Amino acid sequence: MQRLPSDKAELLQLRAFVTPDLAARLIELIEQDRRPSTLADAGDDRYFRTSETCDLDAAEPAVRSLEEQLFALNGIDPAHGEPLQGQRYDVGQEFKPHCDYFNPGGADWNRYCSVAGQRTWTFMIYLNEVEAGGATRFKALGKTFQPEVGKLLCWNNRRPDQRENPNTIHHGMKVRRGRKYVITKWYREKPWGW
Ligand SMILES: O=C(O)CCC(=O)C(=O)O
Ligand SMILES: [Fe+2]
Repeated sequence: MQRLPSDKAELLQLRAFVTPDLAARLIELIEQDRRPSTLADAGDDRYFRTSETCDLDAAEPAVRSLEEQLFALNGIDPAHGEPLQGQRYDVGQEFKPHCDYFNPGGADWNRYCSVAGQRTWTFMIYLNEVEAGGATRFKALGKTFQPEVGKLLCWNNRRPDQRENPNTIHHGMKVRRGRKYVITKWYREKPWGW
């Protein structure tokens, strides 16, 4: 894996983590089951995350394969993982700058973190190439990642002292042409309980 040379955040990428065949199958599953995205702590901004979301069925063979690959790579206890989520962005859709961790003391803190605790690592996989736009920008890190079939991006949402790391704030930028599909896996401090 390639690690971003920065002491501001722990972030790594791995190209071709997922084969084009598996990526294509995962796109099919997202297409079958998408719904408008909802968001914790979103306030009134309906445009904050304008993509469509899909909770992937853990029993699907493609979803199982991906889970196995993730575990082989990161060794994180699968019990700490949230269910895999698929995301589809059409032209003009985006996910505005945000952090993946929950704001301690925020309105949704109790609801989302009382059992499983805070989010720790994010693993995100791009499933396709986007004709224009759709990159993921980490402003504080001065880095923008382009979608590429099967490319994995992962980062630790915490600092070495275990507190939340605001340098991980990122922006799923607007798709300008084409469509964008990604899969996200979030891990928690404690077992997720499902
Ligand atoms: O689509 C992207 O580039 C970012 C997605 C994201 O940040 C998320 O799902 O939390
Ligand atoms: Fe995110």
